[in-house]
Amino acid sequence: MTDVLRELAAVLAERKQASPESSYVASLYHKGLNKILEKVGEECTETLLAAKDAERSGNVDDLVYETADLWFHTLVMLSQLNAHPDQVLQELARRFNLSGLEEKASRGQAD
Ligand SMILES: N=c1c2ncn([C@@H]3O[C@H](COP(=O)(O)OP(=O)(O)OP(=O)(O)O)[C@@H](O)[C@H]3O)c2ncn1[C@@H]1O[C@H](COP(=O)(O)O)[C@@H](O)[C@H]1O
Repeated sequence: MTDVLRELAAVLAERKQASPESSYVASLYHKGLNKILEKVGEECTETLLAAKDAERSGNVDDLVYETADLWFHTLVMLSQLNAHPDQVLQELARRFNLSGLEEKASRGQAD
């Protein structure tokens, strides 16, 4: 599964050399971080709406599609800032066996 993320990250890095006319990703880099963040925000909203639809209908097809759009645009965001999805995966791995409630308590946070 993570091979897909790594292969996509490699394509996204290559697109830094591509022209905006030839590549959607290059066009996002060209427009800059604010445009990329705008797309992440849009895809986030579309994912939330798809989740509510899935709750009503029991069909998760649109939710899967929108989540892929959201993940994709967050990968473009990471790439623009020279961060790699491996760093995110490592952070998730670091949290294995660490309860979310314990982690929150360790930061002194209460609900
Ligand atoms: N995984 C994706 C991917 N997912 C979604 N998208 C694009 O993200 C956009 C989603 O935006 P919207 O749904 O808002 O659609 P839109 O209205 O056309 O978008 P805007 O005009 O508002 O920007 C669409 O243009 C999709 O085609 C993607 N574009 C590219 N990839 C991957 O990135 C690689 C490089 O892409 P290019 O740089 O275009 O070659 C591709 O080979 C794919 O592997």
